Amino acid sequence: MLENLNKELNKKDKEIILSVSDLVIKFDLRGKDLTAIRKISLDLYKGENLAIVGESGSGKSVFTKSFMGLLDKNGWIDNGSINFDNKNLAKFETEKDWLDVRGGKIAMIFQDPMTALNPLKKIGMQVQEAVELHQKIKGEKAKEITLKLLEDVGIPFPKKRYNQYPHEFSGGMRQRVVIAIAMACKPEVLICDEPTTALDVTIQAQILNLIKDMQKKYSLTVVFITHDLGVVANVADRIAVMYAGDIIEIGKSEEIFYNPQHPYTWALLSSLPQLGEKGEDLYAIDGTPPSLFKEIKGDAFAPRNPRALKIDFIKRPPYFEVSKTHKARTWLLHPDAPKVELPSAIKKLHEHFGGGKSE
Ligand SMILES: Nc1ncnc2c1ncn2[C@@H]1O[C@H](COP(=O)(O)OP(=O)(O)OP(=O)(O)O)[C@@H](O)[C@H]1O
Repeated sequence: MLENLNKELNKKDKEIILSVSDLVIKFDLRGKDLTAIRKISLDLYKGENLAIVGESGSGKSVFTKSFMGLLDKNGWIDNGSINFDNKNLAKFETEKDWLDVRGGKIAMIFQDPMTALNPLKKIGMQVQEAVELHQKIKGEKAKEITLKLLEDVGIPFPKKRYNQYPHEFSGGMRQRVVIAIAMACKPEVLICDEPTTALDVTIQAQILNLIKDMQKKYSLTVVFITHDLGVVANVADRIAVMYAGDIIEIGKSEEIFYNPQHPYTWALLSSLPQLGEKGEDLYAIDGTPPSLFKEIKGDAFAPRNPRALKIDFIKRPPYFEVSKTHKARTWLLHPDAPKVELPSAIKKLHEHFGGGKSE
């Protein structure tokens, strides 16, 4: 499955659709600066599905909200650029600057579909308003497109559903409506922030499939945010692992699953419930992430890493290249680093998923 996805990705021309360089985002919290994003650089490829994975508070939402000018009022871009459509989004200042991009070229869906829906308005009208606004079409033609969109996102009996209100829809169906609204804007990039976290497992799988279908059908670029690596195994072409406001490892899905390099990625993978033996307690990562109010020295994960080296507490590791498509910020990849034994769960992972070493 993953192999096929990656072959497909290799075939594609790797055109960069959005490029982030040295991005730093800060918040003012009662007069003190909190650094939520610590100098991230990332290229997003056209048509790919990039998953951003990390614990709560690692900066996944803040990072991607900055692509749409949706940072809270006490937050700002302190350094760096976000290049998209020949513009530097980091320099946008007014709401007018964002008109074209937000909801148009870049759209976002969230965990709770109700945040995007008006409980007092019929579903059909909510989708149709987006069609009218972004496609500049009115009346019957807009309604036709709306009904087709509802059908496309898997809502049965669209004519009947058009006249219903959000409370008449299940959680999964509401998320489908939100996806229809996003697609009505014909976005180039769709950011999905934990879109399936509030749904039960079977519905989760259906929504993941729907996002995959939309990605193919509309040549969408998808950024999929989740705290659960298990969710992305079958949807993501690439995975970026975030910790304390930084991407500490990035690679193709199979590289992250079969040849992970950063001890934090090991820890995340080790806590996958799929790997637990019957009756065994689920692995939990000891300790807590560092305070973002202070400057972080060295590898931010070092205090929680039983395999940390001395240098991990002193100097921030650079990225070391594992392959052309895979890099990780860990001193363990330095040629002089001692060889450490992989955690047992990671060895089991190889057995479980049957993967081999990546290039
Ligand atoms: N308005 C704000 N003011 C102060 N700090 C903020 C604000 N918004 C976010 N932060 C901080 O920025 C950091 C990153 O938050 P973010 O929501 O991006 O994390 P996340 O990885 O998406 O986690 P979650 O899954 O819980 O949303 C956190 O420490 C958070 O407390």
